[in-house]
Amino acid sequence: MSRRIALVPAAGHGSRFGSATPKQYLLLDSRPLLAHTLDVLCRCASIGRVAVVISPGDEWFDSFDWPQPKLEVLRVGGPSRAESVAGGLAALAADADDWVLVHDAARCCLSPDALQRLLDEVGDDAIGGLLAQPVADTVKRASPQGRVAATVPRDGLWLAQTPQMFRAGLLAEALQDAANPAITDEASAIELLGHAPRLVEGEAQNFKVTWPQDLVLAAAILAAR
Ligand SMILES: Nc1ccn([C@@H]2O[C@H](COP(=O)(O)OP(=O)(O)OP(=O)(O)O)[C@@H](O)[C@H]2O)c(=O)n1
Ligand SMILES: C[C@](O)(CO)[C@H](O)COP(=O)(O)O
Repeated sequence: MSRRIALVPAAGHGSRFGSATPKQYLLLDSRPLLAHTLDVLCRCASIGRVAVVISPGDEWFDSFDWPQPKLEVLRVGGPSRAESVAGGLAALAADADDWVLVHDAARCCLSPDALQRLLDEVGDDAIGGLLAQPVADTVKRASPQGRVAATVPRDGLWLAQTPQMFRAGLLAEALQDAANPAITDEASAIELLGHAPRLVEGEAQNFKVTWPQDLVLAAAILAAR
């Protein structure tokens, strides 16, 4: 029987965030941001394993307590997100038909409801799928001069979130060339194989902490739960 495994890439440097400590280790309510991300995955009864990918040179992880019982630590992070995911996937030694849910460490406000919606709607889909949100605003393409070059029709445009869930065998095949810069999420790797992942409605609160101001919003969301 196929299992569900969560894989959390957490080997980034947070260059846009700009802090000396990588953003996944910044404190939110006295705990590292990453701990909040792992909570929702570890508490999901139908996810059997939760593995976090950190950089081989990570100097922060061991300075915190990680009480989550399902947690495995894979020190195989790579130079890009896709390479970290590919390294983690190889280290998991999952069966080819196991489901792997890849979830950004930096998306610490994923709700149990959105996670369950993904699991339910992807179900036994032949390809797999991802949380995403339809674009709500008018979209502009910028010129190099910082002026509007065009208004882009937003029909059919969605913003990809995570988790993104695919069978381990298909995902490993898709990530064989993980260094390809066109692979910015798991779905894009699957698309390069010619498949069409399923879009499942995500939620605004499942944003990726990217800039310093995002931390304030994440703290407010987590405090309200
Ligand atoms: N080499 C990398 C790069 C990113 N990530 C992870 O991928 C997720 C999404 O990436 P992003 O938010 O872009 O994080 P960073 O790469 O850390 O940020 P930045 O692009 O601003 O440097 C994060 O949880 C990050 O830790 C990773 O595991 N390995
Ligand atoms: C995978 C992702 O979260 C989808 O929105 C996102 O692409 C990761 O961030 P990055 O800046 O592209 O690494």
